[in-house]
Amino acid sequence: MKFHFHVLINQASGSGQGKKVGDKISTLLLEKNFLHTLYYSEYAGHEREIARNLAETTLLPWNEETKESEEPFPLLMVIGGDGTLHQVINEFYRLNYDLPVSYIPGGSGNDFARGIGLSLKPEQAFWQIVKAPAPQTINTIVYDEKVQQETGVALNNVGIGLDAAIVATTNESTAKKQLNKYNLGSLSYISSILKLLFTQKGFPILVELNGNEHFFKKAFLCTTTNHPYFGGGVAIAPMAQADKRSLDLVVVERIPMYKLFWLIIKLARKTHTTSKHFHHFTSSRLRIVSTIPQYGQADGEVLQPQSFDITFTTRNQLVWYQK
Ligand SMILES: Nc1ncnc2c1ncn2[C@@H]1O[C@H](COP(=O)(O)OP(=O)(O)OP(=O)(O)O)[C@@H](O)[C@H]1O
Repeated sequence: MKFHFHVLINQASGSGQGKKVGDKISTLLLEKNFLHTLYYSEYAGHEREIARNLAETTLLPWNEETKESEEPFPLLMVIGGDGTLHQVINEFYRLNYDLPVSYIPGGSGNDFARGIGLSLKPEQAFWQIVKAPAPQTINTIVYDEKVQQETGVALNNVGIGLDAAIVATTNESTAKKQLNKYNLGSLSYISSILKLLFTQKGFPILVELNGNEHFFKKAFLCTTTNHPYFGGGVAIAPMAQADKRSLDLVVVERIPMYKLFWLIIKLARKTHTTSKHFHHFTSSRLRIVSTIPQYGQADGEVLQPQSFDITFTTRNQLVWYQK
C-alpha cells in the first residue's frame, strides 16, 4: 500500500513524550523515504483545526474508488495522547466525516493503543500501520447528554464520579505542572486518587439497558467503556473488546474504606469482577441518569460538574493498523 502520511503531532502530550515520539517518527519517515507532511498542534484546540482543514482539503474516505486508485492514499497519522486522538475523532464526528485514521501513542496513559492491540513502542506501532493493507473497524462510544446538550464520541471510556474527579483534580493541581517538569506527573495522579478515595461521596444513579432499570443508591464509579483499560492501563473491564459493537458499563458502589482497599487489591490481581460491589453490564445502548452534579470525563477530557441524562450508543471508526 502506498501512503502519503499527514502527521499531526501534539508535542505537549505526555509531558513531552509527544515531542519525543514525533521526532522519532519524522526521522523514520525521512530515512525510509515515505511521502509525508508534518503538522504541529501549537495550542489546545489547534489539533481540531488542523484535522478539519485536512478533512476538507486532503483526506479521503476508504471506499471502492480509493482502494483501486494508483495514487498514494492520504492517511492521517495522529501522534499524541488519548486526548489528542479524542479531539480529532470528535471533529470528524461533528462534521460528519467518515475517514480512516492511524495513531501512534505519545501520551502518558495510552489506553486506546493498549485497548486495540497497538504497540506502545512508537517504531513498532509505525510498522503495524505501514504494513496493514487495509484499516480495521473499531467500535467507539457515542454519547448524547440531554442536560447540558453535549454530544460526542469517545474511543476509550466515559465516566461519571470517581475517575472523572481524579482527572479533574489532577489537571487542576498546580503541583502537576511542577512535577511534569521532572516527569513525575504520575505522582500528582496518585495523590489525587488517594485524596478522592476518601472524599468522593456516593451518588444515586439510574441505569436503563436491555429493557431493564437498575438503581444504585450510592454509586462511586460509573464508567462506560469500549475496551478493558482506563487510567493508564488499569484493566477495569477485562471482558470489554474494542472490535465488538457493544459497550461495557462498570458501576462500583461507595463502600467502607477497608472494603474499598480490598477491592483495589482484587483489581490489581484482576479478580475484582467477582466482588459483589462490582457491577457489570453489556449492551449496545444504555442510559444513565445522575441527578446530583458530578464530574464527568470522556477519554480523560473533563466535563465540569453537572447532572447527567446520558445515552450511549456505538459507532464504527476505521483505524489503520494490523494487530
Ligand atoms: N500545543 C499544545 N499545547 C497544549 N495543549 C495542547 C496542544 N495541542 C493540543 N493540546 C491539547 O492537549 C490535550 C490532549 O492531550 P493528550 O491527552 O493527548 O496528552 P496527555 O494528557 O499528556 O496524555 P494522556 O491522555 O495519555 O495522559 C487536548 O485537550 C488538546 O486540545
